[in-house]
Amino acid sequence: MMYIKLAIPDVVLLKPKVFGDERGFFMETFRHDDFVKHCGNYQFVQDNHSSSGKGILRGLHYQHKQPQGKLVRVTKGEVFDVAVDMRANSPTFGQWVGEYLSEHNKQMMWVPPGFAHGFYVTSDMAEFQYKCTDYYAPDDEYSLLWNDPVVNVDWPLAGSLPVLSAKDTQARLFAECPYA
Ligand SMILES: Cc1cn([C@H]2C[C@H](O)[C@@H](COP(=O)(O)OP(=O)(O)O[C@H]3O[C@@H](C)C(=O)[C@@H](O)[C@H]3O)O2)c(=O)[nH]c1=O
Repeated sequence: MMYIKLAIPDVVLLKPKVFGDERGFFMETFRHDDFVKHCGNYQFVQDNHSSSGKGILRGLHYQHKQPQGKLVRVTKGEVFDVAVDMRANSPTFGQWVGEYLSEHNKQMMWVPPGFAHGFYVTSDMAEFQYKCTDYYAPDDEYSLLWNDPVVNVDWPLAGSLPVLSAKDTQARLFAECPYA
């Protein structure tokens, strides 16, 4: 596994070593010892899996008092995955990074606690799986508006507007969000 720090260096792109043979492929998707060395001493307590159609955008979500770090990957299809730094004392506060994650590149992204996270589905559908460092706490959850003009994420939209959940259409502007 290669661990590559992104422009916001606390966000890490993980490139697994893939062993292909006549049966298919094998790869390690998580090793605690390497993860701790490259990303920090976190423990994961919850695993999630979602499926979404083309043009769906989920996010940008974060928990404020019980922040979740997320190790995310795609097992079918492709998404553009985004992390926004919500840590007020960070030199990269309000900045974002994004990477394509797909069943083909098999990349994963480490989104630390204190970041808002979301993704946009660029393939016909996408299966998205992730590990979390804290439990889901709906009363503590916030949604940062996907197209907030200050954060200004450059989503690779395919012409039309993305499809959002009812919750995400009611998301907050960055200026109105509680910060970590
Ligand atoms: C996230 C989550 C949702 N749920 C339930 C609540 C709701 O009825 C249903 C769908 O929830 P949501 O609409 O919040 O699902 P979704 O929009 O996929 O939310 C997720 O988005 C991505 C971008 C993230 O980063 C995640 O942390 C999470 O916020 O699933 C749980 O039971 N546990 C969970 O951990």
